[in-house]
Amino acid sequence: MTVEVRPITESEWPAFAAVDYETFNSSNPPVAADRWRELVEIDRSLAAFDGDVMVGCTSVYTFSMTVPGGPIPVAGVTAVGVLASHRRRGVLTSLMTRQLHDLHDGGEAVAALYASEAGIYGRFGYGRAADNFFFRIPKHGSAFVRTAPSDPALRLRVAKPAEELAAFRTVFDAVRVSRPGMYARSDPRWRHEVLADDDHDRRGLGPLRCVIAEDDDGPRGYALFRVKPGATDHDVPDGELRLSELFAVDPAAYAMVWRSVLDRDLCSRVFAWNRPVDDPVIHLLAEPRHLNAGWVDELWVRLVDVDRALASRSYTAPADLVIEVEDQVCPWNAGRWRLTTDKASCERTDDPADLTLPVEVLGAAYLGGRPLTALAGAGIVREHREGALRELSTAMSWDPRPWAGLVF
Ligand SMILES: CC(=O)SCCNC(=O)CCNC(=O)[C@H](O)C(C)(C)COP(=O)(O)OP(=O)(O)OC[C@H]1O[C@@H](n2cnc3c(N)ncnc32)[C@H](O)[C@@H]1OP(=O)(O)O
Repeated sequence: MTVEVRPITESEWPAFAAVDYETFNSSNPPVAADRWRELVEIDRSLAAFDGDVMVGCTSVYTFSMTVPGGPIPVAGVTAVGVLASHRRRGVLTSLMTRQLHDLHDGGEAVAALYASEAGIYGRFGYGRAADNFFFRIPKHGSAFVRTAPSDPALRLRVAKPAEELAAFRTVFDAVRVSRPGMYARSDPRWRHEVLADDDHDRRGLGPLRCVIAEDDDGPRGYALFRVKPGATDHDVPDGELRLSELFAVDPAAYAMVWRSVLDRDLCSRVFAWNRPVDDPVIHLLAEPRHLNAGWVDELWVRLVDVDRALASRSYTAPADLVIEVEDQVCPWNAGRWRLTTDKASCERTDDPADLTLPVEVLGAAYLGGRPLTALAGAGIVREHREGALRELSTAMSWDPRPWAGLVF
């Protein structure tokens, strides 16, 4: 089989969307395709062709994503799919290889994605960089600690989400620049991904609702959620609040919005399926054991160009060491690099290596949430100079922990 991989044209958009929907087993109505078209960048979309049949697809969103130190340009890889007729014959490999070469030839130094399955992207040099924390907390276990902050200037407002984009933006944009992994949202992303609310988006739940915490100067926090109404056989209200997102710019607003969510009338529990692992709500709860929490992988990160990427972030502590990088997919990264964190410089060197690691380890550690010491414990990093592992692990760690918060 000979497969050609090339960028698509505007006229090939319907075929591209059809391949994506088929491979994701989606039942997306035409309205969803029209919305998605507003997000997709045709000139950054690749397809694989067997003759004139499109059999695979992928695209890139041009993101400004926060990394340790602030926002940088990041390629948001998305819409990866290969038709069942052509799976496991190397089509994905061709798409990923072409995409990474294109990025190296003039694109972002860093790529990030959400993986449908955790086993797919390690072979292409992506590392598991962020985790998604989820929990289902019963109302009866949700009391706050005595020290929970409050501010008499704050008041809560119930509003219609579709009318509050400006308020959400104010809060979100203040928060996103300090947490690695969070990315700026375009207008279409707000409208079509965050605030979309037709029958298709509700998926059997109630409409999108919101509460906003504000004072005389404006909004300081908000929550977006849906409620799944319910009752027991004895007619005791038993609804579930499903939290879509919750952000606040300060602790008092944060506590107020959470309290409103947890106290929602006629609901007996809250399901938060998409939170950062260091969510401060853990410390607001008097009995955090009631969280019933779990976590799964969230963002996967790939250093397209090791030198540009490592020079684009800040570091927690000084480090000056030589890293030997293994990278079969992007051979321009392979070899030894001297990283000097106080200058944030990364340059080729012939000096002996202090550490040897595969490029996906640097991707996993890039956003600051994956200690290299833990990865070394799993045998993935090799230390040649005593102390080098801890030096790099400390330098690359960052607070707060990484999290993107919105699937792309
Ligand atoms: C960012 C995103 O969009 S994530 C979404 C990914 N897409 C989906 O989940 C949609 C449904 N799945 C698919 O479309 C396809 O099965 C894909 C895209 C996951 C894989 O495409 P294929 O063309 O079959 O992959 P390809 O043949 O290039 O496989 C390359 C290697 O990856 C492995 N691989 C492929 N898919 C998977 C998987 N789901 N889990 C583990 N390994 C996988 C193959 O076994 C192969 O391994 P090898 O090199 O050791 O032989």
